[in-house]
Amino acid sequence: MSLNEQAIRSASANHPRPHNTTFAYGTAGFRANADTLDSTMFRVGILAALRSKKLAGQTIGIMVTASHNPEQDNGVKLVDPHGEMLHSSWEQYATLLANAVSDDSLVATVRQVIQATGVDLAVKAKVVFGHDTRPSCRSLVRAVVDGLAALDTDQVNAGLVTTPQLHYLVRCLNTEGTPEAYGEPTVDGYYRKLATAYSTLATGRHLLPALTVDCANGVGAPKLKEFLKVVGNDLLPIIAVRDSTTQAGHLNFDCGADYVKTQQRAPRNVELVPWQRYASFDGDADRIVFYYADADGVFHLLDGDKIAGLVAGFIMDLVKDAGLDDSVKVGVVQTAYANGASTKYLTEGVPVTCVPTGVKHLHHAAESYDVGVYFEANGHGTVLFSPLTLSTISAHSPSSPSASAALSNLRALVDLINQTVGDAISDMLLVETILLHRQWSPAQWDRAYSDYPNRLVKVLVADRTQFVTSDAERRLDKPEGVQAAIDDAVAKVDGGRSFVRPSGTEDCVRVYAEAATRDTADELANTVARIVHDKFGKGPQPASFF
Ligand SMILES: CC(=O)N[C@H]1[C@@H](OP(=O)(O)O)O[C@H](CO)[C@@H](O)[C@@H]1O
Ligand SMILES: [Mg+2]
Repeated sequence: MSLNEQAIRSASANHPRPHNTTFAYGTAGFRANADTLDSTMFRVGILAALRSKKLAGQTIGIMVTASHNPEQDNGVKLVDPHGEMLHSSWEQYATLLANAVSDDSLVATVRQVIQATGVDLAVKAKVVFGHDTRPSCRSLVRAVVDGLAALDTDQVNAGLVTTPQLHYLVRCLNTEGTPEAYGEPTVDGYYRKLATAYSTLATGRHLLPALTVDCANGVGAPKLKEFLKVVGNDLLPIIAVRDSTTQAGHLNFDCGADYVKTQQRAPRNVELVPWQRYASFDGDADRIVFYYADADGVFHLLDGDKIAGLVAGFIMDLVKDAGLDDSVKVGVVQTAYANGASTKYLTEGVPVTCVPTGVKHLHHAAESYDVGVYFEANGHGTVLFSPLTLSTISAHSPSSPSASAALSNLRALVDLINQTVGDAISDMLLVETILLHRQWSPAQWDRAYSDYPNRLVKVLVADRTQFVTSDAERRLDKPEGVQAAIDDAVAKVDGGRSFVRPSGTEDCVRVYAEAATRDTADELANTVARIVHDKFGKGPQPASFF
């Protein structure tokens, strides 16, 4: 079969590329103001079709979302057949296609990608696509569909879904009818899988007070409600707030996981009742953080690091109680942004790996453990069970009634956890299950360790590509001399740690600092930010960086 150049050219004419904009497929795919993205979406449709053809017609996923970004932004992420992020070797092709200047050069670039990757055009492509609640999704999804149609692709329209639901669908569609079948490839199938697993784990336990969930006024709101109908309120008392998806400008505004984590405070106008549990999703429901207030009204965050500790400890206990601790080892994967206190706490009990920022790095590293727990501090993460571990768990015969109970809980956990990607709904159920089993309040969970005071700041620089890191982004190799200056600043501070890296999603450099006290952590962050700004900054130096 040959390439229908005319189909591409004429469809492309309806999706002209804006001038003076360069697109880059980064850590989180393409992300920009929605008004600039029509041509990019069209071209992503083409790329997904090519990727599917390259992978013998397996289904590829496209998710239209800009996650925690403001409502006027949008974006798109591609999902590979196993439900994981697009392989990084193809990101360059996404960028090339998005930047082709004319309809003709787009056709030429398509040809170039086909040649470079050895795509067989005779293979029929199949793609499933979905979107979040942003008003711009409607027309952007139409552009995606035009791109898919230009390559005569089989299409599955998943409609309004959370990002992790789309990842789940991709994996289900590609494993249907095989021994690795991941589940029924529908959103209802997703709800039933999670609800059945949660019921197994929660039935017969003494219920905890209701959990209040801030849905960021995003897709998590309708999807959580759909799930609650399936699981029933008896086992899972939840109060949903910030759950409006119809009011313009409300998405992620003063609420959501990113707001709560970066501002270290509750969503605006949510009064925290002391000692009660709260959680916040982000705009596409792939992240979650928990929090509570103490008797003095002081806010306490239970972020991705705290979730990782809670989950790793629980799974290790289950594995031991089931009599599997000789064959199944648990490991944890973090990034440099993990609080030093969490790393210290975890290292006492499990192997801990540190990898560069971005879920794909964590996911990949977690695959090398029997059970790999990975979380970014911002609340994005999940647990992966290796294929061998899954067979061990399913074949094991327990030696006592208590081992048998632990084993059936472990088996239910495997189904409860969305192993394709971090998932706010699935992670919420995981945390709720553990708190239910432990009968812990959020304060008891929080007791494992106390976070070191820390500060994350942005520095605007003229050229962030000058910043080159090593050692899982904990050291700066370039620009020369900067690391030595950071080392000097850190050495002067009790319990100090600081690192600098270029953001993969924003045009800035991030400075992270932690230290023994709030004041010294803030001071260290400012000192290191100044070191960067002095030589490489853009614009006047701010008096303080936060
Ligand atoms: C410090 C921080 O939170 N960085 C975030 C942010 O990446 P940056 O490369 O730092 O811009 O966005 C990523 C995608 O959502 C997320 O994976 C990551 O954790
Ligand atoms: Mg997100």
